[in-house]
Amino acid sequence: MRPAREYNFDGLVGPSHNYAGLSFGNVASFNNVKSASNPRLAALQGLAKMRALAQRGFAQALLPPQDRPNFRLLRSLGFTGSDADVLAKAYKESPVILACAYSASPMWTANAATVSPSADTGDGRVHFTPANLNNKLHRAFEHTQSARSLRAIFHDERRFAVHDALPGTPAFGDEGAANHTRLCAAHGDRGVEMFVYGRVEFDPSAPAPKRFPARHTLEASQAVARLHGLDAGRAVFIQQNPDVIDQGVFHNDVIAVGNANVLFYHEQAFADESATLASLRAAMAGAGAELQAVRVDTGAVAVADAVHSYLFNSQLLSKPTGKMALVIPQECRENAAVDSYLAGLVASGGPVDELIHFDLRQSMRNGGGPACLRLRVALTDEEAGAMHQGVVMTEALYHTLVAWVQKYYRDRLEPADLADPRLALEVRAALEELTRILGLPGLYEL
Ligand SMILES: N=C(N)NCCC[C@H](NC(=O)CCC(=O)O)C(=O)O
Repeated sequence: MRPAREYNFDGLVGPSHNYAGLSFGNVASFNNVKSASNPRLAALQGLAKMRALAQRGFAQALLPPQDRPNFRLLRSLGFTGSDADVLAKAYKESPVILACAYSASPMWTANAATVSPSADTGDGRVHFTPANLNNKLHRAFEHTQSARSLRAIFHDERRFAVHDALPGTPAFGDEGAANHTRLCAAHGDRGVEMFVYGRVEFDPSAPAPKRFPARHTLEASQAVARLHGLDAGRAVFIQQNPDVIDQGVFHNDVIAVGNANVLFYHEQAFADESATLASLRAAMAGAGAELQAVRVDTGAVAVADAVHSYLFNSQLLSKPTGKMALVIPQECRENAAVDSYLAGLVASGGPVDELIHFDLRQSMRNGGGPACLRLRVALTDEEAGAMHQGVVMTEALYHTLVAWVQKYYRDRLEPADLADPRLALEVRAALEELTRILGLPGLYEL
């Protein structure tokens, strides 16, 4: 085994963070449609989380926001003229398309890609497959910039492989790491990669949700495992419980989270709980690890409480003591059942002995908790040294980015503001400066 650390790459919230109600099946996004957002506060909340975790000694980096609005999308849909004309026409004819072009969603980097560390892959490189996110118009174009950003950061092809996204068709619906959990004894060891899917394209008799869409398919997960060269015995494919998708669990990371050998999950998370645990145990035994399952019963926390509090959209972080911290949104403290469950969890003598909570309200209102905001990349020291260093969170970078946010970000955005051509110019200026701050010239196809 080679020692490795897990880096969390948080999405830096962009200057046009807004609530457009675009994600059918995501309860928070739907409930907050068209309310006013505060992009400045959203970015500062995200930066505060990154800084606090970096200060605690956790390996922390960021992924930059994407350029907005997506003029290429608007022009491809027939809106013509100057940029200002395009915005005015789109706003008049189809405000929802304009909102899609302005979507805030790249901030949830758990959906940026699926990542397999070098200990797991056939060629010993770290593999990334950007997620096609093809279930939603507003997310279906993110993968181009996600691939571009990942290639800029992980540019050393001897150590890193950034694939293209899977074909953007329903058979290969891919939502990335939000439906992928790596279990292992230690981050540098060979691991077991657990892929959770919502439906099976080529087996219409397989269970599927009835009310809300299942965004991710088995076929997509299998393709990613092939691309990454994963060993068959150490890639496990698990069907999500369709009933919880229908209750607002649009990604597996809303109902389960894993870290090292611990899987923290709700009893209703999977279509077949005992078969899931059995296959994980068997695969982990092959990788020399033993699964520690922490099951939350419905009696302790109902699915609705898990969805509203985002209990499972937490980060489980390994501490040098051998114990783990659970990084939770403050909504968990405001939900009586979840709060009392968590008090018991920490007192139980189990793997989690600390809670770290953050105010991420601006992200939560769009259905994004602590775990949505980060992409995990386990890296050896050599790999960490080979990636672009300008995105690693430091005190200096934190202060520079806070000043940058204060300079460029508005503190209020309403749906009608998306038609304001000055907003597009402000975003452009902010991103141009960001490429200089991060040392990533040419990051955007501007
Ligand atoms: N669970 C994870 N990993 N990520 C959360 C993603 C939230 C995102 N929300 C949105 O896309 C809402 C955008 C809007 O409505 O304006 C989504 O539903 O895809």
